Amino acid sequence: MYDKTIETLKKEDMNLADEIYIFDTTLRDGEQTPGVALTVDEKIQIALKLDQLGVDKIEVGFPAASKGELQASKEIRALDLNSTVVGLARSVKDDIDAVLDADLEYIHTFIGTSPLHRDYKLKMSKETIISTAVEAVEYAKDHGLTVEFSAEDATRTERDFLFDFYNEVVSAGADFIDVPDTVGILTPILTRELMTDIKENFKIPVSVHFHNDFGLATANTLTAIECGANQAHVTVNGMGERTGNTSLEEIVVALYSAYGIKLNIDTSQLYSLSDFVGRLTGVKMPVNKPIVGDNAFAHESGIHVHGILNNSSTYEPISPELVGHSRKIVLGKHTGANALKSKLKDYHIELNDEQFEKVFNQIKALGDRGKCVTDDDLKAIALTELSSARETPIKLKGLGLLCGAIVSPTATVKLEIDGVEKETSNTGVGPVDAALNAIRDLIQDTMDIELEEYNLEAINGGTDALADVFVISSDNEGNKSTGRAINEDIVMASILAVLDSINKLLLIKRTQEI
Ligand SMILES: CC(=O)SCCNC(=O)CCNC(=O)[C@H](O)C(C)(C)COP(=O)(O)OP(=O)(O)OC[C@H]1O[C@@H](n2cnc3c(N)ncnc32)[C@H](O)[C@@H]1OP(=O)(O)O
Repeated sequence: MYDKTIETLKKEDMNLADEIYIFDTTLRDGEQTPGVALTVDEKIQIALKLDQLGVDKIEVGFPAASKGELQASKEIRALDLNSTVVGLARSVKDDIDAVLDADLEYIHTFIGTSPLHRDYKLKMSKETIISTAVEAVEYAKDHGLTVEFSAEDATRTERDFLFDFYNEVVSAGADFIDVPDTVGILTPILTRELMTDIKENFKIPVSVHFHNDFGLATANTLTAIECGANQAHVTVNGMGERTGNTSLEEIVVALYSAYGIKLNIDTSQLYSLSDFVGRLTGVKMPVNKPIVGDNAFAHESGIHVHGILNNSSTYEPISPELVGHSRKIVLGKHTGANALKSKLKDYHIELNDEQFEKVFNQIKALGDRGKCVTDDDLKAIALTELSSARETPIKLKGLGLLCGAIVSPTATVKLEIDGVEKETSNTGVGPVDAALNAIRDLIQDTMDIELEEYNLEAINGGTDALADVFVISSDNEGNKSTGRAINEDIVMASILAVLDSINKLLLIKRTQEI
């Protein structure tokens, strides 16, 4: 074990708060993801799941924004959740009244403090900014609300003014001050400096609300927590304006596994919550999204899979079960024999050494062509290999095709039937049809077959995909049999699948005759 873990460093180097609160704003800032709009019912469903997960606070919306926002806030509040229900408001009386109308007890109110926000957006002097904020806090407090105050764009605000501002809202009664990094410009070292300064100067709980414009929201939030932040604003899947907010799942898991901090969160629900929110909002996570992405616990490289099969910790920092996810072994160009063996074992497919080699080589060859192999592909390839090993009365010995715009598609097929070679040609609407007609001619003395179903699927997509053909054939005595073959050539796959089914029918027929 690496001996300088955060656990051993934290006492001397960190200023961790006794308790760290998770303030989830998926339903407010998360919903501000461009293109996302949730119905009242969807908000309720997500709030219930967040409550089950165990977050401390759920910011359910902006009650003044619309009737639906007010209704959702009201209905979620009426659920009497364990999590505290929070509503957002500008420093405006009507907005605060909307939070009160929703019966909420906790308000998150804000005003821009940076020169950019003061001069270009609000067009207010520093004094007006402070007096507007103070009035809002006093009004909210007079109405019994717990108040969390955000200095919007705090990280681009002059430090002196920021501290004057926080001092005034704290004196007016704010219960929490929030530090938003509104356009995500912080880095860990800047966060450390800012947070240390804030914690030295303010004794009330401090919250951080960080954006992910440079991909640093999680790192910055963790740094703020190391420096004493009492609360982290987060969203499921890191949803939010532009590139999003600090991700709930990343913070919770990092605090647990790297810092040994166990919050009141049931981590085993993280993956299903992420999936649920992804489906309701239509915002799908990239496969490499930490913790909840499809590849978070997926392995392809032979060396990694070999390690994982012996001890999953070799290549996984946490177990997928911790977050309700699952491990996936993916086959492809980088696959090793151990991975393939383990997959085949999972599917109870036993191959001899020669068959194994052939399947292994096919997977590598597919990988070299830029493809990866799904579990279904593997099963099809392995089962085809198995069935091709059976003793077959009819064998394909040759195939010639003539196709084009001005000729009838013609196929010449050579078969060995019970040891005797026969060859014929026939035409059809296309090369597959022509080849199947030729086969029918060649076997007519042996048996009469009908092709009942023909199904062609491309494995892996692309013009160089493997063709996977599945057929059902019947004979004139009512016997039916399936056939399947995989080949790079559609005609070959079709012929081999049909011959597979014919061979099975022939074996059935001969067994019945004994
Ligand atoms: C940090 C954040 O993410 S803030 C939250 C952002 N979320 C949203 O904006 C979603 C919900 N918003 C809305 O539905 C609407 O913007 C509303 C209902 C809030 C306001 O709508 P409108 O009255 O039409 O104003 P509009 O959105 O065009 O402009 C915002 C107004 O609020 C003012 N304002 C912005 N922030 C604040 C604030 N914190 N305190 C007081 N006033 C503010 C602006 O100066 C502007 O005022 P103006 O119209 O007098 O110039």
